[in-house]
Amino acid sequence: MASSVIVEVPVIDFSFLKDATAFRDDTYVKLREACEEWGCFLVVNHGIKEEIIYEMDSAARDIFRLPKETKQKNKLPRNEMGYIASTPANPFYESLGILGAPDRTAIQRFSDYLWPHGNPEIRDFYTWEFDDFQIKAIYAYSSSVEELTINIIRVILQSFEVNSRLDTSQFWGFLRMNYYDLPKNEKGGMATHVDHNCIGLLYQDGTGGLQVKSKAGKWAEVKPEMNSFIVILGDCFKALSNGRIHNVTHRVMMERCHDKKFRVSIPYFYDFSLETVVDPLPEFVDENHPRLYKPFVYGDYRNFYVESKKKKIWTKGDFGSETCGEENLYNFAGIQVSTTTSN
Ligand SMILES: O=C(O)CCC(=O)C(=O)O
Ligand SMILES: [Fe+2]
Repeated sequence: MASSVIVEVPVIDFSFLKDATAFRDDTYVKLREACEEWGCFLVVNHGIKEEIIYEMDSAARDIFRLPKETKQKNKLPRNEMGYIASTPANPFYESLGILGAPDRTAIQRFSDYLWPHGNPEIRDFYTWEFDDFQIKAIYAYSSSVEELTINIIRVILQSFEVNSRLDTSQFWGFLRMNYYDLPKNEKGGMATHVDHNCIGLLYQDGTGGLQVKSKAGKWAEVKPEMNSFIVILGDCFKALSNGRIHNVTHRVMMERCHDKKFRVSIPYFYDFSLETVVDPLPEFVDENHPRLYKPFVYGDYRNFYVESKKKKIWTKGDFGSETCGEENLYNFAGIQVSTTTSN
């Protein structure tokens, strides 16, 4: 395994989203290189207010403090999208998800499962139409990160001089909350994997532990920077870009060596609807760049991914072992490009 923490993840300043004069000549080049060589980058000056992030973070902590029986009510039809309880292989990890966020109905449904009789403890403080602080925080956060994600996709495509637009009506937001609760002297995390979706915008608290692998095979720690997000590009963006955009391998490795106990991370995934056909955008395919993937139905790929993951045997604490790697997309939809010349 490659040794870790010797390289820095690229940082992209997005202040030009609010102020066009802040656009730098090298922004597109830096962004394109980050997508091609890393499949991830840190987003700074993104314009999302600190309070929105802070309130989402504390809402997630409140929710994870609920009893397990309550959290289990967060059931979702899609595999792995509702409550994920800790397991013998990963005993200090739990996760909850809201498919469809920031859609209010989806968030309200999540709230109704968790608090079928409302949440009287905090209800009186707010007069907004949702009666819970947590729900208000989730709505504010997920609508802000959705807007930012759409902008980031647009700018990534511009950086590749691609004029095609992605049809955002094909997308679903999926807000996931990850919670790592480590007893003293224990190790915790998430095993090495690649995300199967298009793009994830991830907030992590100040604890640290997320690592990403560069295309050159070097692991880098994503240091928690105040007020930054990390963009993680997944298999579907790789397919859309005909292999140009890298699908970054990442993992979480934590050790509790001091009093800080919990780690919260909140990725917002921009996920295709299950029936969407994923096909490279036309600008990415030409004589010099032959098609690398067959068109595929996203839901079929998702099932393939989840099944491949189930087949991997993962032992406790081994966060370096891979659950779903870069080869997965190729195994499912890859076209063998002949390197031999025939006459
Ligand atoms: O907790 C983290 O920082 C990583 C989360 C992640 O990779 C995921 O949810 O897919
Ligand atoms: Fe991930």
